[in-house]
Amino acid sequence: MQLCLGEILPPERLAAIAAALGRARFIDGKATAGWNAAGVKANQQAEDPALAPLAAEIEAALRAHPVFALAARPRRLHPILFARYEPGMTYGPHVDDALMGEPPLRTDLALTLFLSEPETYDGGELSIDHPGGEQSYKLPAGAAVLYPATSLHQVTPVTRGARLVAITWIQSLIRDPGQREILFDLDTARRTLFAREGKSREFDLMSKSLANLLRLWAEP
Ligand SMILES: O=C(O)CCC(=O)C(=O)O
Ligand SMILES: [Fe+2]
Repeated sequence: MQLCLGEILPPERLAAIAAALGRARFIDGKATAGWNAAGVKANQQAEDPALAPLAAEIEAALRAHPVFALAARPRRLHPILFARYEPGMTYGPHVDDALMGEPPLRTDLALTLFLSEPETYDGGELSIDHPGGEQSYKLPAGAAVLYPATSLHQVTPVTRGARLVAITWIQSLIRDPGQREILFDLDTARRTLFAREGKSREFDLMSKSLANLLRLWAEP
């Protein structure tokens, strides 16, 4: 399941992050690519301790985002990375490492939070393979795309301006994407029913099923 998440951060916080990134030191992005991806990775990555509070703020905003919580069921988040793509930069087709860091985080899901408005740069689409073809994303600043880290994906070359993004990976409580989708649908339906009719016998039965499926499937 690929999902767009709107308004992770309000405009004034995006402006603060953009300003901090304007002052930050960036290094060659190949430093953090696995060997299979390093050959196609041509971007820059921020390496600046001054960004730590902003990374923490983004992580907190993600965790507080209701759709993110239901769709990802996060157990652990990889520390937020900030990347910059200037003209000529790109990240060719690759798959992300399955395990990252120490202790290893299993990358079930990947997330790109767009930090630049789409009209300020050309190119720089995040293009994700799925069984029906390819899906491309270039979202407004403050919006994010959440996608299975199991997919091949790429960032097309930037030809004008600068594309700034925050990136993270998620180890989910629910390893299996099909099970995660069932829980997402059931939880969404249950909440919609509650909003429409309040607490009912049907709502209680759906809540019971959701809780029992979590007991069966979750890896806490
Ligand atoms: O810049 C992006 O949107 C995604 C980057 C990416 O695929 C990665 O860092 O592994
Ligand atoms: Fe990637």
